[in-house]
Amino acid sequence: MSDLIIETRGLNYYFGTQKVVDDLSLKVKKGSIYGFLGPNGAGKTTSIKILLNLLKSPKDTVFLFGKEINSNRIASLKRLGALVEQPAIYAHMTGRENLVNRCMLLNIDKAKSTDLLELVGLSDAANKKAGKYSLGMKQRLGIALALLSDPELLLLDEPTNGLDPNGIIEIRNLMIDLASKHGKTILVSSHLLSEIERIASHVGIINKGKLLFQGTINELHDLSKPTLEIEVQNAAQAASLLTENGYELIATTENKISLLFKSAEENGKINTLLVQNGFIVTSIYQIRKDLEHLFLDITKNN
Ligand SMILES: Nc1ncnc2c1ncn2[C@@H]1O[C@H](COP(=O)(O)OP(=O)(O)OP(=O)(O)O)[C@@H](O)[C@H]1O
Repeated sequence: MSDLIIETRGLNYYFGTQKVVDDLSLKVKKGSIYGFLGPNGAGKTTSIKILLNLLKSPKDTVFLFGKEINSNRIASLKRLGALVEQPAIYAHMTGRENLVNRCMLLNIDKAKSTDLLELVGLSDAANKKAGKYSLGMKQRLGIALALLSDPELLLLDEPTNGLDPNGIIEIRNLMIDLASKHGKTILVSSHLLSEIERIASHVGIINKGKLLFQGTINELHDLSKPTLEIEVQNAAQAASLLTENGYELIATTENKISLLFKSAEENGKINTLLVQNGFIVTSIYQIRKDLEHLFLDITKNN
């Protein structure tokens, strides 16, 4: 049996003539926190709405829990909870009343609302009107509402958007707890790599509707290959010497040479070669492109 909770196969979606989702093949494994990353307008919200069947997908392109979504709509939706755009909260009701109200609609034991207030850290504010909640508290209440039916899968669309640093940390920790302690699978979208990097086990990077990268967070790190930077006087002549000795250079400026990092031993050999040939090496160091730059590169080249 497949361990994929979400799978899309070559999914396309159009608004009028605009192709907003382009040949998208997502694979979200059970128990993962899947960071769905992309700049504004990349197609994240549209994709999430398709997963929720709020927008209809072509037949046999979207599978939730191993089943085609259009022919298993109710059964699939029962197993997932979602927070897309603004949480549907009654401002004139307290946090607890919002949850109790939803319990009654879903025919769930009202006592569940107390557990969820605790889980999302709103116990102390349970009797405060939700309209008076901070943005972060509203998001947490939204997540509590999404969790009422004890779903296996959570779809969260930019849940930290607009939150202050404390609010961001709270939601981040909540997501980590939900996956690690409560066994939930979470797909969370964001336009900020720094957000996703801290919590996700897997990452999908989308731009203009196309999936440009999909893999584990470690596989994403592996993509950012380190380089060796050598600061040396007479860099042009030093570069010629290195090329004559079989080294492939990435770039040379007036006083610096860059090449692909291979090993510390190799660094030593290069240094010795330069020094023995009379070059004055002022600095030699390794640089690894940070993920933020990698993300920008991936989305820019699309
Ligand atoms: N209801 C709609 N009708 C027409 N075009 C739409 C509609 N909703 C979204 N779009 C367009 O589809 C594209 C993808 O939008 P979407 O909201 O899915 O992106 P996103 O990655 O979620 O971005 P953001 O982070 O800004 O929400 C954009 O060009 C947007 O303008």
